[in-house]
Amino acid sequence: MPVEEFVAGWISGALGLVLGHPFDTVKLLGFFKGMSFPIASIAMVNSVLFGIYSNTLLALTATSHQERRAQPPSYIHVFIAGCTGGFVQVYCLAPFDLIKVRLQNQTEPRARPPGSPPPRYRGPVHCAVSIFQEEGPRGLFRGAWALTLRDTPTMGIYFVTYELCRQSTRDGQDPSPATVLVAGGFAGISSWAVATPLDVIKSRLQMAGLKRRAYRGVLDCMVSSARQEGLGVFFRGLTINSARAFPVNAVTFLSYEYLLRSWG
Ligand SMILES: C[N+](C)(C)CCCC[C@H](N)C(=O)O
Repeated sequence: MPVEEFVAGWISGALGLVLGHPFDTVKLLGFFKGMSFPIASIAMVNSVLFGIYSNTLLALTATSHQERRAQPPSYIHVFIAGCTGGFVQVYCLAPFDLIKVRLQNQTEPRARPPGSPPPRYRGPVHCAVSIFQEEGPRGLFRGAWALTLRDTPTMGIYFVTYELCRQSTRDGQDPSPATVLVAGGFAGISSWAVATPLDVIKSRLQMAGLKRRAYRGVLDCMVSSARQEGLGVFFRGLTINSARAFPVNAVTFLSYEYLLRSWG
């Protein structure tokens, strides 16, 4: 199994994340505060995504990434490979995403009034250990089913949008940096736009372990959220997700393409 796509996915995920982090932490004090945990985790998740995507395409079309420049794969193959990558990366992403959501939801006031209780989780490792102890090993995968539903089809959309936008480049030629940036940016926006409703549900299920609010599952969470807050609840965060998605995925695809190209 070719491994360079895994390595390129690793590095490009980390680079994309550096750009996206300020959007992820708008609520916190320092923009780049607490970046080592997301870098290590998202880089690994992105490595799994791009590695599985590329190797699935290799299995489906019998072309390596170098050969695909001259013989672009069909959109249906790209979609299947994207969904496969999306499905597999969920099992790596789920615990990291849970920790991220739990930490981000403990919004800290700028100056904690004296005598107020300390935050529940002291950091990512303490958060993981506490979830393990309080909610059991399966607790670390809370929300994983919603994450699977969110990511499997939308990672297909992600790679199809990228390939569609790259089509302006003639077969056999390398796309220009501007084309890759725009294609990557639109891939991020289109996939996040479709993913947002399930992203809202996923985060609610991940937080449910802490609050007294219990849902019976994805459907129950959807129905009760819509009943209480209206259909608008499914579009919460759409603007920030899209604003973040463009630069993050533009840089992710640009660095991914250039790393693979420089390795031959
Ligand atoms: C599938 N879904 C839309 C959820 C994500 C697609 C883009 C993934 C990228 N690492 C990012 O953080 O933007």
